[in-house]
Amino acid sequence: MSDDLQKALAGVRAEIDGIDAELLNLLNQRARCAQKVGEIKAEHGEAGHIYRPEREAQVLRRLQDANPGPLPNEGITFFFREVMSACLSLEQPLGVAFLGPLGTFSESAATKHFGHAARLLPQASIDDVFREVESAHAHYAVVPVENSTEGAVGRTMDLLLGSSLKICGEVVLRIHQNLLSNETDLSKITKVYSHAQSLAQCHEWLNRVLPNAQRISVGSNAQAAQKASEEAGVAAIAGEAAATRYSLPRLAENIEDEPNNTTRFLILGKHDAGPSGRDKTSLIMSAPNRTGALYELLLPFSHTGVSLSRLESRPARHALWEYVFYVDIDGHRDDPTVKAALDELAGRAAYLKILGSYPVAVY
Ligand SMILES: O=C(O)C(=O)C[C@]1(C(=O)O)C=C[C@@H](O)C=C1
Repeated sequence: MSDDLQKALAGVRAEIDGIDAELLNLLNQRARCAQKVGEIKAEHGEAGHIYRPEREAQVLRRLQDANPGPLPNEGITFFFREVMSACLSLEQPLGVAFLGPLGTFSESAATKHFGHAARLLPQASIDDVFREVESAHAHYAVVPVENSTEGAVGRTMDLLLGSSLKICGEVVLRIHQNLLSNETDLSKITKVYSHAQSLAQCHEWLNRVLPNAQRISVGSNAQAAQKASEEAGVAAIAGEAAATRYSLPRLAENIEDEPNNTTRFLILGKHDAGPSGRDKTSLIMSAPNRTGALYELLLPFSHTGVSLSRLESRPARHALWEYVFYVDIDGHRDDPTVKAALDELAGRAAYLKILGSYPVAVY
């Protein structure tokens, strides 16, 4: 390094050192405030209810609105999520169950939402993820609920119907699929392993690039990556987390057919969330089995001006050709208009279950 360069860098680096020292002080000051918040919650009998998704969403939105740059909002959000994750873990270390093994998109969603201080508890099935929280072995669950290409995740929807858990948050994850293999030449690939949904998301790419490779569906993308790391002539379709976990090179990147491929995950716990200012409410309803019944179930929303952001039907398992409807509406169940819509709906629906109100995902 030339003397000039060294001198020029030394000045700015000294400035950075000073700022880091200030940041360190401020971060620890913030952590002490979070500890105090924890003590106050405990004094008020809320020791088991430390995580507050509505407050976290408000903090992140406020910082995004105030961000003067040059750091992008995405980076600010990532950083402050980690700060809150570390502060929260001083109040109460959180256990978060998700569909394992490590290396799945569910792991990425869990880390994106709860940060790196949370204890990750990978489970063998979505049923087990629900059970871990219901039996209090984990504080929260992260479960996939819909993909922009493949639609609803049926098992999650069915389990929501019978579970006592509440939805307290959502995470939206852009899904980038990669072809991972130790092979360096596409012509050597004879088998492609992945989860059925991921194979479907890359269907056209596989037809075009690897038309003769056998497609084999396995329990998870991470399991597929493990196979690709052990066998010759094998590739896996999986995300970043699996590539890192199994040290697999990417033979092709971003191979999903739909460039906006996105999965929405729900956060489940024993409570839903308080109002954050920008919220959603999810519910399940069923109509009496007669003409015009669904239309009548939708009337309370138009009467009150409450918007529906999602309407999905699933077979009601107890009766042939009867359906339950999964609905997401804008607003919190404590908002007066939402409350009025839900009160009217309760009088019309054959069955109504409020799954919870929670902050709209902060990106
Ligand atoms: O404000 C609170 O209730 C806190 O516990 C503090 C804090 C934070 O670090 O800002 C940490 C965890 C909660 O989920 C929300 C916010």
